[in-house]
Amino acid sequence: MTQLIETSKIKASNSTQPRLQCRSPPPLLLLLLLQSFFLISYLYIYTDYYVFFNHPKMANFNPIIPHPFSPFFIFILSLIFTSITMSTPTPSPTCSNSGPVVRKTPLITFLEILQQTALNTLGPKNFDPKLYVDLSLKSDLSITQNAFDNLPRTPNGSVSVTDFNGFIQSYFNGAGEDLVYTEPVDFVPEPEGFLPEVVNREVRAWALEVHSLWKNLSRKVSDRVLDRPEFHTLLPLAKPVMIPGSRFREVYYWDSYWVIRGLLASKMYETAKGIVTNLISLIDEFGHVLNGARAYYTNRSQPPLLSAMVYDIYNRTGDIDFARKSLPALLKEHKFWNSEIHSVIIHDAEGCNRTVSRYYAMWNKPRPESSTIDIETASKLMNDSAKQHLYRELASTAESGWDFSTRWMRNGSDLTTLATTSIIPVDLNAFILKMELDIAFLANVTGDCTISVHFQEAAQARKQAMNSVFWNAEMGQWLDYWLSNGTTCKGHTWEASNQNRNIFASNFVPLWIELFNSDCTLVGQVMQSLRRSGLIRAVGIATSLTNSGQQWDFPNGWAPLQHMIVEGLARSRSKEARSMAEDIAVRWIRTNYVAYKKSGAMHEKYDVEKCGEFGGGGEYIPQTGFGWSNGVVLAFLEDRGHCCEVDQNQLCRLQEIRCNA
Ligand SMILES: OC[C@H]1O[C@H](O[C@H]2O[C@H](CO)[C@@H](O)[C@H](O)[C@H]2O)[C@H](O)[C@@H](O)[C@@H]1O
Repeated sequence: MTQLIETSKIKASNSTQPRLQCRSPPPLLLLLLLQSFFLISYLYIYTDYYVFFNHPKMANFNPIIPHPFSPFFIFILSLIFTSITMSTPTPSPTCSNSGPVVRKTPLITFLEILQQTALNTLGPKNFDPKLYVDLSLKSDLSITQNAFDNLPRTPNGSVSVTDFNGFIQSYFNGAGEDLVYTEPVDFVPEPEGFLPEVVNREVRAWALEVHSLWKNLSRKVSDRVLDRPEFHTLLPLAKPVMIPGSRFREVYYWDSYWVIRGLLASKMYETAKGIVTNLISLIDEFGHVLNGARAYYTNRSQPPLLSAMVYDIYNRTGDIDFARKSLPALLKEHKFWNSEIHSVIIHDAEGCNRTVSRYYAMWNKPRPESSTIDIETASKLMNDSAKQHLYRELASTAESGWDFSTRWMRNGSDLTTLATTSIIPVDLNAFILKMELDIAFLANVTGDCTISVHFQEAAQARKQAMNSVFWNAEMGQWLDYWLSNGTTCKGHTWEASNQNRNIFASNFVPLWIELFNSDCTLVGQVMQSLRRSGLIRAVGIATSLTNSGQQWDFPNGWAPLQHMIVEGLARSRSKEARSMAEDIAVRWIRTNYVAYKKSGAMHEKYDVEKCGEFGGGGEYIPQTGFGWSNGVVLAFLEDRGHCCEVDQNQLCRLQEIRCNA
């Protein structure tokens, strides 16, 4: 018997959606009425036809065969109708294909025009559209616009390179100039207790170099932004930030988790807490953590890992005040990810309604930082509504952090077939499950028992949802779930064929969550599946098996994906899983090291087929710096030293780091 279980009867109820775990049974009276109606219809029609049977013309009429007037057929129809009525899930509140769109500032609108003019004037070679939306004004927008309108133009409207460059020089400060270098308050060249397991001199020297990169990436928002916020797309933040590096001149949401993991290894607790304080201030102002701290990123978030940041910092520092202060923001963020646009109800195979979340940007225009690219992509589409739909898909994919990948495309070679808002992603739901567990834990340690119990229940419900919507026992993986074509405005009834059986690293991300990695049998299954998946390559885990030219596909490997899978395996009690974790971590460290020695830099992504090579593809050139890569190397080295197990010859495995593993 299905039941309505509402878990929202406690104090924190206004911070979360009520969770309907199982479908509500239709009122008994209504069912009885329906059945009686069909029974009476059946008897009436049957009796009526019985008269006809005696008629010579009706001699061949069979009441059983599916003739449209057959009484048996009508009775079967009545059963089908009744069962459909019973099984239709509560319509999902996420019923809008259009959805919200946040306001764009006049500065962004102008900078997008500037970006297009720059492309027309300077040409596509080495062109990075983001540069133009990162410029800041020297004087009022109206003055700047006026000067722009008065630039000499040829009959076809183009501006000369000299005039364009002169205009940029006169009216703008350079991209990134509104963030100033600042030495982190807690940086010391070799912190006490730094990576105690790393004893090999060569590896240790490199780890200290990676540690010193925090100084290169540390920034503080210039006072100029506070004085004239309308001159900048950069958003003011109170505390210093760590940027990913290169074109990513501002703080990014999910990158910050691995930056923080590295900072904890570097013993830079104040800097780590400051990053969280900044992200919380974004929740206070916008209701969610932005993709990045820019006015053009307000329309979306990124994979939600704020609770994981708070949890790890609290566990390392024991700062209960920090945990207590963070909690209200986490509750607000949980609400955002369970809001109308992000939340979807799936009616599963056991007759239960499962509430899950998806990515959904509040935007239906070109992404300002890639406006020229998005306009070009959308030019293949015929009408405005199709274009708006594509723009929302592009921005929603950016919200996923996996921009771009065949994971979100109906046709892997055509970006216009992006369908991110119709996909329920495994990793997003794993992150929200972690958020629920973290909130339950933090509420418990800060003494709010009611919230803690509520979120334990929420976590249990999400775990069940993950099992029934995503888990595929035959494959030993969690698979993204595609909402059927054209059903995004109705409830969704789960169908096995809607699980995406293509292999992505994200299919293994739930392993990172304790609720899963503590289950030895499950870990065994997932580990076998990972081993057979084809994802584990010479120097790390590939993002997918498809070489599409998109950056979140083969042969690229990304630091966050290595880290979550390695940490999940390493935390399990299975010796085999731990040794697999060790093996992958060593491969990853090796390629990071060799690439660093070759190029003098840490990279945003790596080619997992070739040791010492960075990755490519996508819409911008490969970037260096790089926040999350540094963080993951330091976290790997901190966790168990990885590379420093001494072998028979008393030599560290990475003493001579080569690529011939
Ligand atoms: O400018 C294009 C896109 O750039 C960002 O995405 C990529 O870099 C981020 C920073 O390292 C990273 O968080 C993300 O996973 C990468 O795909 C940005 O986040 C996108 O919104 C933006 O459109």
